[in-house]
Amino acid sequence: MELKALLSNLLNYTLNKDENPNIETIEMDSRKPQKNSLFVCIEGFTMDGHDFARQAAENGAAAILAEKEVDSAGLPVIMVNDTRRALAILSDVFYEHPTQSMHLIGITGTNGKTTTSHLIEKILSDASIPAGLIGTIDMKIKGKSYKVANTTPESLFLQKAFHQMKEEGVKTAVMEVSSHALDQGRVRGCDFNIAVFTNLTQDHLDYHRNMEEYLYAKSLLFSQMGNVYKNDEVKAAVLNNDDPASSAFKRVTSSQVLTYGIDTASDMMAKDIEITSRGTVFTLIAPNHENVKVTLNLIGKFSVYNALAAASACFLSGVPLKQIVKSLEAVTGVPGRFETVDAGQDFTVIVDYSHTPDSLENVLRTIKEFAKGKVTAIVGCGGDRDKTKRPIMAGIAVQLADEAVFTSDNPRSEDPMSILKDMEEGVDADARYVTIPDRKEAIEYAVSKASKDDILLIAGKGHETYQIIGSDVLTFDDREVAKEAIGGIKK
Ligand SMILES: CC(=O)N[C@H]1[C@@H](OP(=O)(O)OP(=O)(O)OC[C@H]2O[C@@H](n3ccc(=O)[nH]c3=O)[C@H](O)[C@@H]2O)O[C@H](CO)[C@@H](O)[C@@H]1O[C@H](C)C(=O)N[C@@H](C)C(=O)N[C@H](CCC(=O)O)C(=O)O
Ligand SMILES: Nc1ncnc2c1ncn2[C@@H]1O[C@H](COP(=O)(O)OP(=O)(O)OP(=O)(O)O)[C@@H](O)[C@H]1O
Ligand SMILES: N[C@H](CCC[C@H](N)C(=O)O)C(=O)O
Ligand SMILES: [Mg+2]
Repeated sequence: MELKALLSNLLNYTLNKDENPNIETIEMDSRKPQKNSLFVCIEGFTMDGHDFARQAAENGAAAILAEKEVDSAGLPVIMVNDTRRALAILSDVFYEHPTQSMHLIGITGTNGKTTTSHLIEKILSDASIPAGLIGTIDMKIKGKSYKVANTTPESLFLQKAFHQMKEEGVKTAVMEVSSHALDQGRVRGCDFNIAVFTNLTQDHLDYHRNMEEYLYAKSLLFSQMGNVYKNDEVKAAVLNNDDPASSAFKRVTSSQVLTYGIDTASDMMAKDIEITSRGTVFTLIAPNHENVKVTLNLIGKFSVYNALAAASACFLSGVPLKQIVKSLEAVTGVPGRFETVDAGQDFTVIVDYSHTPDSLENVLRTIKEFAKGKVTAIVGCGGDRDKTKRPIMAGIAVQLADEAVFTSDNPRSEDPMSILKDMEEGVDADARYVTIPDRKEAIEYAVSKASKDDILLIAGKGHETYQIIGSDVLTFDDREVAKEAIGGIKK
């Protein structure tokens, strides 16, 4: 595509040379091959892409897009006010506006995005609507998995991914939309049909200054939905009526609203909920007042919320209610979400991605509802992340479990002992907990102390197959470590 054609949708820019090179790719990382690329300089949180313009030029870039002066080694420079915003606009143009002709479902909220997106993907594909998926665990196109660096990737990656989906014949996509992505404008240019809200509780207060700003970031998904109709399909915000944040989203969206809930009268509701150790049973009441009994293999009240959110999005996507229920009932689990580890032991081991106060509390309360033996919670908190959740999570673990084992999650650049100290601030010195900084040793300890019918919750890392200590990314999988530890005690 010629540079000037690529820039045609940008309102205000200056081009310092009357040149019009052919642009074959857009890049935002100077370390990637740049042959005939437009290199977009992004001022990041740790580096400034403007410092790498020369490197990009030396690697074959054909033009540079910047918001401040750069050393472009003589290449044409396009100057804009905001390169991140321009990147979203240009990526959408370059990849031929892929989401305008797609059915796009976005999910935001503190907890439940990955689970809900997997439920939606399952319902849609069972209904012969092949759906692409983008989220924390991976990106999936026609069943093939691709690695993603972020839960919600940068606009360039996203538009390219949607373009690839379309090339492969996938016209429906479901994606998690993180608050970081909304704040950084990664989803600008995405034309959502349906935007789903799960819930809002404390997280990411390292990034957002307070809960109001966190809520504001989340609200951007609903205020960015644009027109009320897209390709004759109605656009809709799917909101959790039991969560007070929904009232703010109702105000900012121009779309129609479909609510779901358990405790508050809503369009899609769950009634007569029974929670057992094997799953959840409830009656689903649809907006058209149709009633269906649902027997989920997923555990806990929070799983009912995720099922309601998924059912609402799929109902609006045209899947008949009975078919939705059949698919929900067939889901056995999502990797690392309340995943049980069975190595033939007589106690239960659950690996779960609870890394926020609310998710830890939900999961522990759910476990307590059916626990026959002692409940042990192995809990850590990530480094370089919201410090204020550390004492709260430790307090929840000590309050709800019979014994807590405090250990390391992903310490990243922080000293593991100082993270553990922050956690210990949340508990009394005489509380029932032990601190074992090495995660493998912590799991081995809990496994060695477990008796028949006890339950061990290994929280925080879920599907992760690594542990980040300093800048090292080491192989580590809670499920494998637990299996080995169980094997060890059986010998
Ligand atoms: C805090 C944050 O959001 N950081 C994101 C940000 O990184 P950054 O600002 O540090 O980037 P940077 O390293 O300073 O680089 C700036 C620019 O210089 C470029 N560069 C850099 C070095 C070089 O040699 N050459 C070069 O061109 C980079 O390619 C980039 O364009 O932009 C990057 C590219 O889009 C993201 O991958 C990165 O996410 C990091 C990995 C991250 O940890 N993000 C977390 C906080 C996050 O976004 N999490 C949410 C999920 C949260 C949840 O759901 O719970 C998510 O959506 O993943
Ligand atoms: N609807 C929910 N409400 C509260 N907690 C939930 C809910 N759904 C899942 N959880 C808990 O939160 C954990 C993370 O769930 P999930 O991965 O689906 O959320 P997420 O929003 O994608 O998280 P992340 O922001 O880290 O990607 C689960 O392991 C479970 O403990
Ligand atoms: N999306 C979350 C994941 C946290 C997972 C936990 N294991 C940690 O490393 O803190 C984050 O980046 O904050
Ligand atoms: Mg997720």
